[in-house]
Amino acid sequence: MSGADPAGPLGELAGDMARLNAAIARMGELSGDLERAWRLMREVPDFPEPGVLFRDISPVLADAEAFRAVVYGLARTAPDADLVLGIEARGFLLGAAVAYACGTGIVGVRKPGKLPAVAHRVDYDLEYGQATLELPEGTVAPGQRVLVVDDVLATGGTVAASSELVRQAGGEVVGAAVAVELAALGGRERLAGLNVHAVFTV
Ligand SMILES: O=P(O)(O)OC[C@H]1O[C@H](OP(=O)(O)OP(=O)(O)O)[C@H](O)[C@@H]1O
Ligand SMILES: Nc1ncnc2[nH]cnc12
Repeated sequence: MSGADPAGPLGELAGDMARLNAAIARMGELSGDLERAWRLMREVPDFPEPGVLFRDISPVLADAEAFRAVVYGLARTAPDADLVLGIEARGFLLGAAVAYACGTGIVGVRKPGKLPAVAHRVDYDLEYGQATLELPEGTVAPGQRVLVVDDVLATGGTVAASSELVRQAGGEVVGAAVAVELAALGGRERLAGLNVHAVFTV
């Protein structure tokens, strides 16, 4: 039996219009929630060291509507990804939710000394100091299309290092999605060639 509407083409059109109107209403709702997320973001001067204005998304994560809107904002970057990679530590919280929304698994890249089995390791520079990230063994498979998720894009070192870990494992980075981009720190320029999406840019 066909799925055609018994009322004919006009009935089908009415159905399409109803679905479109529902989608538009949903977008309006989400954009209100994004405004709420924007207002919930905290700025903490001189953390973790003097001169750094720290952008804290903890209150956004703690608010159901704001959290959902940010997660959907991130997930739309690469809905066809095979796998999501979340970066320690706040990238774990967002990454896991994005993976669930996209119907994929999640991999956490970690700071040194946390993983029992390390596939690859990359050292890099941060806005404040130096860091190392490690990819757990048995996670990214060759040819997999991976979306990298984090809370903040600053200098881009963390996303660049995570992307390098994916490539070392034979995966393809299909995009990087962050909740907040600190534009003045030039991360997007450093990541030239990568599809970078930020829900908010400051
Ligand atoms: O673009 P970049 O200059 O590399 O900086 C961005 C990274 O810095 C912060 O992580 P942090 O190292 O403070 O770790 P945390 O999430 O564990 O607090 C933030 O969560 C990003 O991962
Ligand atoms: N200013 C900042 N706020 C939050 N996370 C950061 N990571 C690097 N710089 C940051």
